[in-house]
Amino acid sequence: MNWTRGKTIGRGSSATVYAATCHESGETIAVKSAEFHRSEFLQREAKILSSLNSPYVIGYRGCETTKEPFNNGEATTYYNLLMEYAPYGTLTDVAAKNGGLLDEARVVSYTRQILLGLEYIHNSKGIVHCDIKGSNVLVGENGEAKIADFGCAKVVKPEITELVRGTPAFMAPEVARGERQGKESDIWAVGCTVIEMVTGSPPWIGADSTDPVSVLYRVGYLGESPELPSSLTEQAKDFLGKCLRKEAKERWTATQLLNHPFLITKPNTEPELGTGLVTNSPTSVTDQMFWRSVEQEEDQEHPSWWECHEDERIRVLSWMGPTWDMDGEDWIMVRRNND
Ligand SMILES: Nc1ncnc2c1ncn2[C@@H]1O[C@H](COP(=O)(O)OP(=O)(O)OP(=O)(O)O)[C@@H](O)[C@H]1O
Repeated sequence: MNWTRGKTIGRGSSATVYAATCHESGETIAVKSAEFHRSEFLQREAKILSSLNSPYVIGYRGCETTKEPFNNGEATTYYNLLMEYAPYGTLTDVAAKNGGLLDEARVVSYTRQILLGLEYIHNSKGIVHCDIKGSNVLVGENGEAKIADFGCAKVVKPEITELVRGTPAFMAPEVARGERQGKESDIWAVGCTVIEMVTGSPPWIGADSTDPVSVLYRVGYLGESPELPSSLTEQAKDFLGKCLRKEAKERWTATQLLNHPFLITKPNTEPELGTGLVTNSPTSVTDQMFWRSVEQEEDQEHPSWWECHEDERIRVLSWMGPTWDMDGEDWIMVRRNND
C-alpha cells in the first residue's frame, strides 16, 4: 500500500502513531511506527491484529518496513503497523473532552462495546489482551469503542506461565502476584476501566498510595479491590462486583456480563465527540509511571522487574520516567521498501 505519513497523533512507550493518507483510496489511516531494531512488540502486535476482524477491535490495514531519512541524512529503517484511524482518539481523550468523566449512559454503551470486543477475542480467537484500560480503547468513526494496542496481548496457553504484562493500576490479584494472566484478568481490567470512565481517574487514585508496587501488593497480597465510586447505582455496583471478584474463576465472563442488567436496561446514547486530538498514552507526567504498561522493559539489559526482589522492583519501576513529548511533525513522504 502506498501512503504518506502525516501528523503525529499519539506517542506510546514503544512506538509513535501518525495519521497517514492512503494513495489509492484517499482513506486516512493510522500508522504506528518503531525503529526496526526496536520493533519486536510492534511486530507481535501486528501479527495478532492481523488475525482479528471485529467492529469492536481496531481494524488492521497491513504492515511494512520503510526507509526514511533523518536530520543527519542517514536512512533509518522503520517497522510500520497500518490501522484503521479512530478520529476521536481514546476513551480517556473522550472523557477528558467531557470534563474528565462520562455519564452513565455513555459508560454503559462503551462498556458493552468493549465486552463485545473481548467476547470475540476471548472466545473466537483464544487471545487475552492483557492491557485493557481507557487509553487502549479507541473511539471509531461512528462513536463505537474499539479495543486497540495489542502490544501485550497473547494467545491463551493455560499450561504456560508467562511474564506479567499490562498496567499496574488495572492488574487483577492473580496478575499482581505473578501467577497467571488469563481472560478473567481482562475482565478485572474492564471493571477498573468502568471506574476510570465514571470517576475520570484510574482506580486507586485517591487511595493512600498510588505507588505501583504498593498497589500491586494491596491487590495481590492484602486482597484489596479498588474503591467503588459512591455515585454509582446499585446495578452498576453489582456489575463491578462481578468484574472485581478476587477469585479469577468467580469473575463473570464477557458473555455473562453482556447480559447483566446494568448493560441491558439502559438506552444507548450517541456521544457528542470532537476530533483532532494529539495525545500521549499517559494522561499526565505525574501519573505516567502508574499508568504505564510494563511489557517493554523485557528488552532492557536489566532483569525483568517482576522476577526481582521488591526493592529491585521499585528501582526498576522508577526507571520508567517520561520519554515522550508533544511535538507534531509536518507531512513527509514515505518511501516503501520493495516487497
Ligand atoms: N488507530 C488509531 N487511531 C487514532 N489514534 C490512535 C490509533 N492508534 C493509536 N492512537 C493514538 O496513539 C496513542 C499511542 O498508541 P498505543 O497506545 O497503541 O501506543 P503504545 O506505544 O502501545 O502505547 P502504550 O505505552 O500504552 O503501550 C494512543 O493513546 C492514541 O491516542
